[in-house]
Amino acid sequence: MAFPKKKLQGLVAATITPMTENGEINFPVIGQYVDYLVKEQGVKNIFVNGTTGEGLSLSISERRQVAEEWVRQGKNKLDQVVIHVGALNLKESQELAQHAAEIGADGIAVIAPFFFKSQNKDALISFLREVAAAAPALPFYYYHIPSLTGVKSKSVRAEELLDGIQDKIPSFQGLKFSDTDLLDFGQCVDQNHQRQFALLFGVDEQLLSALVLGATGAVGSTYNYLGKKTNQMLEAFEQKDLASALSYQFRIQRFINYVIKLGFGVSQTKAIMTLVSGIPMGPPRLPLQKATQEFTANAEAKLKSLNFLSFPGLKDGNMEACS
Ligand SMILES: CC(=O)N[C@H](C=O)[C@@H](O)[C@H](O)[C@H](O)CO
Ligand SMILES: CC(=O)C(=O)O
Repeated sequence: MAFPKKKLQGLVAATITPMTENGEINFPVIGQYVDYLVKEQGVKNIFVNGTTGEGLSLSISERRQVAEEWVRQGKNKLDQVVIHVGALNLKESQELAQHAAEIGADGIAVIAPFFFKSQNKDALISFLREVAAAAPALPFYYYHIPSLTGVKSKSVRAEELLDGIQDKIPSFQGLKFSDTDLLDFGQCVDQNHQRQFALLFGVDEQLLSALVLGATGAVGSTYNYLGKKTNQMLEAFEQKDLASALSYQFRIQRFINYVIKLGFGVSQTKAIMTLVSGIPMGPPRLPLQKATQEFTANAEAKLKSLNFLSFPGLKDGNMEACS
């Protein structure tokens, strides 16, 4: 099957779903959010309704509306909008896949179902194939995140799943790999001879290692607010300036390592993004709980000490305008 679309590459922000204090989706800020990603972070691809977007905590109707709004607001501004349509049941996943096609999304991604879990790759591929078939013209990405789905990376290795996958899923276009098993990831790259697939890495604090192995891009939560810094790392890497790339990666690691120790997840991502972008992301939805004020204060201090908090409208290195 021919896919005229250009390959998904570079940074992809896993979007947050902004919410009001009452826990409803805050649709009106999505337009601003798109502008922020493009102008302030240099990020032009998004991954909607995934982990960071609390996709699995939204109703099907909300997921449809959120997808529609990102596609609408991203028109002529974003390069690609990928919608995560994974669900615990095939029917809902297919409905969301078909909907993504109808609204003109650029791709769909699916996680492994995680209540009844697939015991081997063939069961998983059969599920993925049925979802993909509901939107056969849309590029399809498998979203590998064993730490959250509980589908053990030992029973379903991405590298094995990839082998001959296009025979089974003709619209298969790549992988979002959110795991620290770099042997598995490396072997995905190794067999991608024709470079036909987008192999997107999803552990932001280890991105440089994945680039060395041949990642073609990255999807992550931190690209919402560290997109610009991470793009600098990508540029240094492309220019084969490994020393600078490493220094960017270490600075990013210092921040992520710090917040991981404090307890880091989607709630904390919402708090950090609110702080850095000035756009209110609101609280997460239950069962997640809002980040504490103490967390936010500590994260802010760390961002400042690493010089990661620039004020909107002020360019890096133009801080004298503040005084
Ligand atoms: C588990 C999870 O949410 N992973 C995200 C993407 O897959 C990452 O972007 C992490 O948030 C990031 O690497 C920080 O650990
Ligand atoms: C990080 C990511 O890709 C997600 O939130 O789904």
